[in-house]
Amino acid sequence: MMVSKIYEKAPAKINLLLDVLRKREDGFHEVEMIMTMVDLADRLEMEELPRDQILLSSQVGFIPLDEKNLAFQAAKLIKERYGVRRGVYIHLDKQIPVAAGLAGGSSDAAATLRGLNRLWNLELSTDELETLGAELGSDVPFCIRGGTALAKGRGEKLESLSPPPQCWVILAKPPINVSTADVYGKFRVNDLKEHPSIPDMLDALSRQSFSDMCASLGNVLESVTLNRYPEVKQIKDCMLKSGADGVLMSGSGPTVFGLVSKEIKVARVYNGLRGFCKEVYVARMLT
Ligand SMILES: C[C@](O)(CO)[C@H](O)COP(=O)(O)OP(=O)(O)OC[C@H]1O[C@@H](n2ccc(N)nc2=O)[C@H](O)[C@@H]1O
Ligand SMILES: Nc1ncnc2c1ncn2[C@@H]1O[C@H](COP(=O)(O)OP(=O)(O)OP(=O)(O)O)[C@@H](O)[C@H]1O
Repeated sequence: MMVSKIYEKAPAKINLLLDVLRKREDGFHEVEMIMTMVDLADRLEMEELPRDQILLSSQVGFIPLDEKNLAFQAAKLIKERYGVRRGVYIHLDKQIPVAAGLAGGSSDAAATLRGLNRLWNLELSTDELETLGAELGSDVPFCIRGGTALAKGRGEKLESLSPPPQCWVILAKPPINVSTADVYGKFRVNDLKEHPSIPDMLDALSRQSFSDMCASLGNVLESVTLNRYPEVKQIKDCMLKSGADGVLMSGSGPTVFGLVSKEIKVARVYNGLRGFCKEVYVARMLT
């Protein structure tokens, strides 16, 4: 039977660890990251159109719905690469905050590739989808694979890991716009005093140790974003003060996430953010 309408979830990612090794000749940075997903997710609905066209809609009015949207770019790329002469209508139910450091656009692109692979019976493997996704952005391959992974290269070389210990994730996004290219552009690897330890984080994850996972969190891009935007540092301090067990900025920011093992502490951290930050979300690790 021909399926004409499908649904895909596009979860947000957080970086439990983000280290930069060096700047590369192609302008990108060689990174080592440990990424995982949380259950805050966009929802995509994809429906076959009778004409050869890509149409996008969303319930939020402040994101582009044309070629600038990563979901549109993903649909165009897979159509062109595999010679698909069919159309699709994509509705994007946006729940992940935009330009937040949570890979919202990348996850939408990944969900579009996964969804159109099914809708158009292309039978592409996850590896093939990841390779295609890398053309759209460094975070897209991880968003295709999902779960928890060690990412190297510019973020596209992935090794799957076992999931982190289950916990609550409180996400707080200050009302500022941070450009990823800008943050990497201002980053100076030689100014770093220390690098976060990938082996320590891998060890914490393999032992399912929540406290060691919190102790091993680290993101070298904080050196740029926290200096430039003191409100991001304030949010970190505020979460720590109100009892979060571990706190870190995700990606290039500005979203800060706090990890909490006991539900009873969630309300305290959430309430502690009042007056500091309006946009706060409570999520769980996707395990
Ligand atoms: C900050 C992270 O989100 C952490 O997961 C990623 O490293 C960035 O992933 P992304 O937003 O998918 O990044 P891309 O869309 O590929 O690149 C945006 C810009 O960020 C810079 N960039 C990105 C990735 C990387 N490894 N080195 C870089 O220098 C480049 O200037 C690039 O032009
Ligand atoms: N599907 C999409 N959803 C949200 N924003 C999008 C989308 N496609 C393109 N954009 C544009 O991309 C910019 C970055 O949005 P996005 O939410 O992907 O950033 P991000 O979470 O910081 O990503 P990353 O963590 O990968 O750096 C926004 O300014 C927006 O205009």
